[in-house]
Amino acid sequence: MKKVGILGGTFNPPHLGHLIMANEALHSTGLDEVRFMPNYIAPHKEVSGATAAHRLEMTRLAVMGHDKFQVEDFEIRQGGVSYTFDTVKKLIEREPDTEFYFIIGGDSIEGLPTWYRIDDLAKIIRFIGIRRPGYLHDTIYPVLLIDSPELHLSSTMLRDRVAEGGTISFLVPEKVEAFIRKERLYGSKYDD
Ligand SMILES: Nc1ncnc2c1ncn2[C@@H]1O[C@H](COP(=O)(O)OP(=O)(O)OP(=O)(O)O)[C@@H](O)[C@H]1O
Ligand SMILES: O=C(O)c1ccc[n+]([C@@H]2O[C@H](COP(=O)([O-])O)[C@@H](O)[C@H]2O)c1
Repeated sequence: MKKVGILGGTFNPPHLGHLIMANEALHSTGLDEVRFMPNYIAPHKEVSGATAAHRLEMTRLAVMGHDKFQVEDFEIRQGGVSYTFDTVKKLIEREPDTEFYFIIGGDSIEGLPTWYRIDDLAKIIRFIGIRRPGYLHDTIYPVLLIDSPELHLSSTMLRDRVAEGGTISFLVPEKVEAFIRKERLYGSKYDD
């Protein structure tokens, strides 16, 4: 059976933390591939500064050149609020011969009790957890917490940096940085 990790996110923008967590999950648990899946409407998050199409394109640019990283555009094509239970159920129906894992960071681990139909979701998918600075990683749900370097980096920090004209080099892939500049996302004031 093919083992596929889904890294669901808002990716506003995607950053090195996402690439590192995908790579660590891939190698620690013997996944065949990791699919980065941008949501359409994030269930628990206000999203501003970039459209769903921008976030999808930046996710494509972020994984470019990495053999085992793909982009899953299922939730963007589906539209509406992206509840993980609904998505995973449909992915399993679409690919019955694939074993799916859902990769989440520390903040998401703590948020699991608030997810839509979490008890049902926990029965149909396994979670792989990545530690994130500032979170306890305690949960009643079965999460396979893997050893990984912890990175104090978030999309929020990057959006703030761009708005203030600060540097985001080495924190996002070069192609993502170029896209943010070209599209003038996040109140970008760069003058090239
Ligand atoms: N530095 C990090 N360490 C561990 N997990 C992370 C890190 N950054 C993001 N994640 C995880 O990646 C998934 C997708 O994250 P998301 O796209 O919302 O990025 P974010 O940096 O948390 O965004 P924002 O700052 O806008 O809330 C979530 O499960 C989140 O917990
Ligand atoms: O299904 C839910 O209720 C739910 C609640 C919060 C987050 N999620 C999903 O978890 C992933 C990470 O969420 P976020 O908000 O950190 O980008 C992303 O795929 C979200 O759609 C899902």
